[in-house]
Amino acid sequence: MRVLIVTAVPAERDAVVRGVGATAPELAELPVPGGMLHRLSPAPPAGPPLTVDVLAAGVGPTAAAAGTAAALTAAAVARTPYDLAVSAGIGGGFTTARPAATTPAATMPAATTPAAARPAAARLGSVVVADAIVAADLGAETPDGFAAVTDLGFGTVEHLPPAPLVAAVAEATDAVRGTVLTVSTVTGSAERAAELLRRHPCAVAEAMEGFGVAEAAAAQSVPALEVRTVSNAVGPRDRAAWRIGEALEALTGAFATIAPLLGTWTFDPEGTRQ
Ligand SMILES: O=C(O)c1cccc(C(=O)CC[C@H]2O[C@@H](n3cnc4c(=O)[nH]cnc43)[C@H](O)[C@@H]2O)c1
Repeated sequence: MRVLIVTAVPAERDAVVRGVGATAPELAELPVPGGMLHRLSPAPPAGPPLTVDVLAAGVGPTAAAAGTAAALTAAAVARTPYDLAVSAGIGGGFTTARPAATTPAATMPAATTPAAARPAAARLGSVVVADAIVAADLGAETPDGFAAVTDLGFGTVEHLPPAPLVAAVAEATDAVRGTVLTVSTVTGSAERAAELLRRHPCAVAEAMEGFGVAEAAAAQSVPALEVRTVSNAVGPRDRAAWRIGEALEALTGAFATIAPLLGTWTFDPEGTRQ
């Protein structure tokens, strides 16, 4: 089992390496075109050997896609392809409990909307696992509002991680599960946050790299996952309220849990455990 974990910045990479390294020391730093992989080989509880490579590829979807594509291609050419690509890092959380009116069950009276249909709030320090990785601003402004590229007849705006793996990782890390949006501009107002939730009622977090990692992975038929820990609330800009240190610590804790889990996983195209 070979896993590529892509972060934006070195601080996130180091937090992931510390977490994975809870069960294995770092083995090596290996150059790939345009970057440097940090390789670990945690002992899996059972099953085949596990190799985890962690790459800080830069901020934003384009840097993430370029770095992911380079690492995946280098591995494929060396005949040691990856089984899974993971976008990991800190992110903004939709931190307030969701009113029933913004959920998919909005047609139901609020009093009868099942709690299970409402996305849980992704509070500061919490772990988020994406069940959908969505490019939230890939499209066009039209007189009728934003149109996704898919509405214009081309491209892709969503990648779905393997559901059984999402469920297992979310359960193990006690994570909030939902759509994680990829944006090129960090949300800085309540109006923009509300607009994103109107368009993506199941959104639990936003970040800037997940869709880039997933798009590069999909191009090579590699499944993708996104794991975020919440450093700030999506909404009005408030730098004093950021909790980057806590989010990085939570990232380390999440990957200390996730690494042994990945060691027990063998992938088929549906991502089911075999
Ligand atoms: O200057 C600001 O107002 C601001 C607010 C939040 C984050 C930033 C960043 O430049 C960090 C970008 C970096 O971290 C991830 N991240 C963290 N929080 C968010 C967010 O609320 N929305 C989008 N991305 C976020 C992101 O994946 C980048 O790697 C600046």
